Amino acid sequence: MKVAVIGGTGYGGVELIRLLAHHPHAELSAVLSHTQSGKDLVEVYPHLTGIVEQTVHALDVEQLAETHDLVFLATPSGVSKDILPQLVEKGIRCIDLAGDFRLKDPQLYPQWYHHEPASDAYLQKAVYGLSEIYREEIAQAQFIANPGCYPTAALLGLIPILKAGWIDPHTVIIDAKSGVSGAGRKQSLATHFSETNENLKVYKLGVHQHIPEIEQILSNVGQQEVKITFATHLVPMTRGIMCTMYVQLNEGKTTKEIIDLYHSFYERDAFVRIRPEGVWPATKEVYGSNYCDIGLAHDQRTGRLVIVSVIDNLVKGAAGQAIQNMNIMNNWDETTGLNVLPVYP
Ligand SMILES: NC(=O)C1=CN([C@@H]2O[C@H](COP(=O)(O)OP(=O)(O)OC[C@H]3O[C@@H](n4cnc5c(N)ncnc54)[C@H](OP(=O)(O)O)[C@@H]3O)[C@@H](O)[C@H]2O)C=CC1
Ligand SMILES: CC(=O)N[C@@H](CCC(=O)OP(=O)(O)O)C(=O)O
Repeated sequence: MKVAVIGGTGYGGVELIRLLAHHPHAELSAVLSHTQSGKDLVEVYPHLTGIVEQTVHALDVEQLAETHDLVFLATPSGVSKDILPQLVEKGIRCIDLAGDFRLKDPQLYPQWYHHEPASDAYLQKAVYGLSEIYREEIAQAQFIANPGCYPTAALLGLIPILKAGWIDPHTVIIDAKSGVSGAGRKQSLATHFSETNENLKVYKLGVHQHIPEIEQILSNVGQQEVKITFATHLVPMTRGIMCTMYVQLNEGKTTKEIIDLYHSFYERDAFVRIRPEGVWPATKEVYGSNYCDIGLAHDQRTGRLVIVSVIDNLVKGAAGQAIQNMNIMNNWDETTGLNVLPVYP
């Protein structure tokens, strides 16, 4: 199957290119960008020398649609909302790594993303690509809104206990931390070396664009309106997200019962690993891989459950989950091309 990556010169795009190189059924046949057309991809990314030989092209929707079966869009927020519908109308399946189609309510876009929404018909038609939770819908989808990096870690950690009805859904606090690659390759003051090195910063507190995304899915799963407290931090490391989450338990479950619940919830899911009691996951334990690792403990003194969920933001939080969704859409084994061990140390 021929696939293309729009935004292939960015971090999400180059991670797609890395994973596609291991994929037996998908062939990368075009890489597109905004400002770098005409260059060889190896000029932009010399580590691909002798492995991926591609010239970077500018977007030509007609040509792309004629020669490709599926297109990944790894473009900044607000770009895919205009491009994806043109491709879908030509019968091309698409997977969008940006947030342009994740929210169902168009009115949320000006407030949280500071741009106009995609057309309402497309917002309603989009399938949210949280692979483990929406597998059946993904299998039938024409296009996928791939989840945000923080929402992937937070939702996989929260959904089993919320669905079981064991927590008070009005008490969710998500303390989230990300490596700097989460902000993409483009230069910015916030991600400048001397601003991030030996520093720990809170950012977008109360205004982060992933708040409505997480609330939309939790409300849907919990069948009542859920509001969260969400605090994002930038950590001086390249890859990785950790969400440490606190929720009030409404039943006296032990840590063992909660861990058993998570094991049975994710028993068919190759990419979600639950730590035993007393063991907590670390970002390095999923580095470069598509795993989401989760640790749990009931703090008996306060009645609160602590959930720790880690992912690699560029893999399970972006390109890896996008490939997982491509596999589901094509009825291929979900792990195809994703059987890479975490890089450790
Ligand atoms: N980084 C991460 O961990 C995650 C990112 N995402 C989302 O994925 C998307 C890509 O992020 P990321 O890779 O980090 O971003 P980068 O800034 O690293 O890359 C953006 C890419 O988009 C291209 N681009 C920019 N504008 C246009 C345009 N108008 N038309 C076509 N291509 C364009 C850029 O091309 P050029 O090089 O020419 O400028 C570049 O290839 C974003 O929406 C982001 O929110 C989602 C989950 C995690
Ligand atoms: C560290 C860092 O800056 N991370 C980004 C992640 C953005 C992202 O990938 O989200 P969307 O796809 O929803 O735009 C942020 O917090 O905004």
